[in-house]
Amino acid sequence: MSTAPQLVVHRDKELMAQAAAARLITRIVDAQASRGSASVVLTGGRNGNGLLAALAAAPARDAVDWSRLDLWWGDERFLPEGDPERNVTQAREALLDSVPLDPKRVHAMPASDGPYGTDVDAAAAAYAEELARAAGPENHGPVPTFDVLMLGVGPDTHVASLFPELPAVRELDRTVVGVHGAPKPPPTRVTLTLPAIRAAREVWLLAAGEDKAQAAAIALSGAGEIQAPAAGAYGRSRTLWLLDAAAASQLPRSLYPPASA
Ligand SMILES: O=C(O)[C@H](O)[C@@H](O)[C@H](O)[C@H](O)COP(=O)(O)O
Repeated sequence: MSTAPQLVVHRDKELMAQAAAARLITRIVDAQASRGSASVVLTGGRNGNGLLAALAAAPARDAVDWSRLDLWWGDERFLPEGDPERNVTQAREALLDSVPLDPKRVHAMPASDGPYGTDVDAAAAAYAEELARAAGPENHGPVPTFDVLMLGVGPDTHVASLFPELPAVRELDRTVVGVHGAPKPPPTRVTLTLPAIRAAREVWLLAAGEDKAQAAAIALSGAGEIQAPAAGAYGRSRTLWLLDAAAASQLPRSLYPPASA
């Protein structure tokens, strides 16, 4: 069942990153207090990395027990290990290298020079198996119930590597697929599918800048998920759009500012 999106609009992207980092710390600490550990799905892009950098700079980061945190990725550019364009490389630089994570709990997506070589479909299947192994009986299917899953939003409304009209966004059975011919380079990628995204308790969509205004307006105005993948990204208990004022500038007035304002 889809949860109606809630919108939080910040003055600018720096404030958005800081507020989202504070929100993420709270969610992780709360999940660790109630369930013993937390699981978070990271996203690439400027906003995802900006949030990680803000988290690295936040004094409250020490409230997190980093050894009891599972990190997963929503998508990955299928490139060699250590490539600066890989989402995991950028996340390591922004935050992961500076906190005491348990390496066994850092679930990077396979690289193109890893055990599956250049077979992106085999790499995707292996990541699906890794997710299935991590899912327990209390979960709702072959993926863990992630506490927070974050997604950047592209100007074309793509999320993860689910691009409008491409086969990956139509996938309803598998939880992870290989992407061939993505319109944004590199063309070969690994991505969670919409059913895997929708297993998360909370899905947060991050959008900042004028070039995201149209995408946000389309996705939040009832568009279909095949044409506007961001419209199909929602969480089991919460769907949160975190925007800056520029990205919110084309939203219908019924959504923002709120009708009661
Ligand atoms: O895999 C990629 O090519 C990007 O990471 C991409 O999916 C990104 O997440 C969005 O386009 C949002 O980007 P920004 O956060 O940079 O606006």
